[in-house]
Amino acid sequence: MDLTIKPKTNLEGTVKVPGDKSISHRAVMLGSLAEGTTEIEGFLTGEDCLSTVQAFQDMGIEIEGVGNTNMKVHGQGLHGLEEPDNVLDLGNSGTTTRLMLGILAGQDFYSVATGDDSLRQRPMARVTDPVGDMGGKFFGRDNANLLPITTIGGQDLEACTYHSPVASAQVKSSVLLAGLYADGETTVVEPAKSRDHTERLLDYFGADVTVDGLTVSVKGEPQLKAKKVIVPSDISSAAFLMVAAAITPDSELVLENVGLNPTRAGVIEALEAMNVDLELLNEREVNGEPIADIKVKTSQLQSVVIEGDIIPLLIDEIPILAVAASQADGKTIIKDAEELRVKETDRIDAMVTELTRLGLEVTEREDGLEIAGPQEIKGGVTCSSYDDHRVAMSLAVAGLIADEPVEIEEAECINISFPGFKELLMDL
Ligand SMILES: O=C(O)C1=C[C@@H](OP(=O)(O)O)[C@@H](O)[C@H](O)C1
Ligand SMILES: C=C(OP(=O)(O)O)C(=O)O
Repeated sequence: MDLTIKPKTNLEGTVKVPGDKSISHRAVMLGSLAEGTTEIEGFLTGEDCLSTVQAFQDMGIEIEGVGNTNMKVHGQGLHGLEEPDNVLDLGNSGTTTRLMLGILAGQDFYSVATGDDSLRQRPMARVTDPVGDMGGKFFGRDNANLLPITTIGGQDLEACTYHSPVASAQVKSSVLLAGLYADGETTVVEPAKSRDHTERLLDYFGADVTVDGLTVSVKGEPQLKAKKVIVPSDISSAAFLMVAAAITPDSELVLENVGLNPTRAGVIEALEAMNVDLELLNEREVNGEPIADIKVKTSQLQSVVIEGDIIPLLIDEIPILAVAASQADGKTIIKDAEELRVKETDRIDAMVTELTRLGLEVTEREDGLEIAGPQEIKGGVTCSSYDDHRVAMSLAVAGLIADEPVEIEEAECINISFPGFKELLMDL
């Protein structure tokens, strides 16, 4: 499906973007490994989270309400999963795969996981190496780096202390989830803080978790108890609308109920540094996660340097921040973001290529990009989404202020994380 975006002004309204992808995945995973029925409210029905749901159904977990935002997961306890009778297809979802490999290592059965063309090219050794060192047994192409990956269960896992070379919540979570099946306490030390939903939810479900700065530990063999999980709106999805409101003339949007976990909220800090007129309203807390409504108005943007420890706190928002940067006064530099090269596509290459196609001057860096603004977006071209949801939505937002309509190819990938994006954008 191609998506055509026509220039727009005056974006106005109060909207609620879909549920948080990271929390939705983890709610199904921990709900499945807990004893009892976990109710989930506000679940993201995007394709990535449905891949997680399908995988747990394939391992014998009964889940009610699939396809709806309210679901019930009938957990079978830490050792209650069953051997899947076919290959687990994890679609496009890196999070599902990496977290799942940690869980699968601790099972007593055989499994094979695979995914789509993009996922089969993404590096998995970052989890199969450390979980392999704990005793997990994996086989796959390139030394268990590339899907399909077979996990031979029935191994005794040993607790470990793992110093991760990369600030990745997926790596941290995979090792911690394998640690649930190990004797003793498993510890992960990160080079910089990454999103902490796994540790928060593990604690909420009753595991013995300790966090000390960049060090997180969990004790093996906990008794996880079913809980009700209320999922806030996804700040990563909200970011597209925040930037849309900031760069289109005469706009004012209120985004309701957005998760503002400090390990996710780097985009707020970055947009504030860019002089975006942004207000947090009605700040509150829901199951241990801070949330608020966010009001954003058309703004005179200023350039910014985004680097260092903030990068993991806004990693998925960098494509849309690049669009914002094109309208900011001065030169914006985004660096230390080489992780973007191993996402659904190489997001540095994709954004530089497509923003250039739209008529902008952008300089590619090995670890990011530089863009001097404000620049006119000419549009009148067809862009590739690279089948990457965040690239597609970033280009759509750029199209709102282009001189001529912008066409985006293969825009159906937006359903990975933000079902209803197109309709929402059209209705504003
Ligand atoms: O743990 C998670 O839910 C996620 C972690 C991040 O990936 P990395 O752990 O690879 O940085 C992020 O990019 C992804 O969208 C979701
Ligand atoms: C990188 C992303 O997800 P995943 O790694 O789960 O595929 C994303 O949603 O931007």
